[in-house]
Amino acid sequence: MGDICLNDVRSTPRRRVWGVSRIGYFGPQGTFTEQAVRQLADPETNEFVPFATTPAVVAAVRAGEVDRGCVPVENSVEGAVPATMDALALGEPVVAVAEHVLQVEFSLLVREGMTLDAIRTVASHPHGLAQVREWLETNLPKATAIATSSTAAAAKEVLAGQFDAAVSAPVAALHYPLTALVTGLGDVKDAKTRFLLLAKPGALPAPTGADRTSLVAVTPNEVGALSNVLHELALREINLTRLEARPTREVFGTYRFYLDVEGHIAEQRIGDALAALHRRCLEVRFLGSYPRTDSEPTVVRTPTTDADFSAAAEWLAAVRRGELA
Ligand SMILES: O=C(O)C(=O)C[C@]1(C(=O)O)C=C[C@@H](O)C=C1
Repeated sequence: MGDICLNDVRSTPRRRVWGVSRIGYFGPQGTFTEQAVRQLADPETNEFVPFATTPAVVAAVRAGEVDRGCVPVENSVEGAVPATMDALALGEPVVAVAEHVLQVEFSLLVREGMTLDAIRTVASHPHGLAQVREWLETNLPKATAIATSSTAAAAKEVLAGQFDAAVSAPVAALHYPLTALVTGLGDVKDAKTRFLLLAKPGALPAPTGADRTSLVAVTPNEVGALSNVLHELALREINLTRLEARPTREVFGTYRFYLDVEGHIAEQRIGDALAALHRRCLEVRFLGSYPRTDSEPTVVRTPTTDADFSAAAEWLAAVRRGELA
């Protein structure tokens, strides 16, 4: 296991003090989400509370049972985490106040004495299994893959004797006395998972100049509806960083679109675009404006800087007052 500890990730730690005490996370102990939350918030001043599913984390935030909740939202190999997406779009609103991107690499955890040849069942979260599919086919062709609620739940169940091996986060071996038979697993090198820290709607995080805004939009079922949404962003020079669709669960063939864009709702161009989407869409849900993990400053080009918007608003007001021809 080397010197892996709970806070050991390869990205630069950007841990912040939130001044809150209880933070829920997708558990149990030993998940990647626990690693992420320990990067986001100080374990000395916060209590971390595990929940068995991501909707349970979101529900605890809504109920005020925890002050914040940390959930996985997307993986660079397997894509969106559907349970998180649905929990964010439906029910009482919650908003993201921070994000964290974690490098993802798996260990194959077994009980002492287990050998590769003897493994018949291998368990993990579906996203975990998907990220080692090729390795399993080549190295454990006789093993049946079993989906568990999380990578750490798989380790727990291996310890209980239910399955032979777990595809887990390396840190799971610190919580459950298991042996890492293979480390550094992952069909795709440099895989990453992005996590969100959620809160009840309230004061927004201040703009940093390197922010992301997330939202959900339901477009009318008509020609060009999605193209109009994208056009509202493009004409304000807003960079789209993610676009996902999930069924509305109402009429077959209708979708909710999840959009992530660079920028903060406090910026004129972002506020203006969101107001335009509100006019064009059947439903728009704001999911938060928060600092980006990569801290890459957003380049805002003319004519969409806040100064451009102010100058245009002043000009318009003057024309309306009859002061300019
Ligand atoms: O099961 C865990 O350890 C999680 O934190 C969930 C999760 C995911 O949902 O993608 C997080 C990172 C890995 O990609 C695999 C599983």
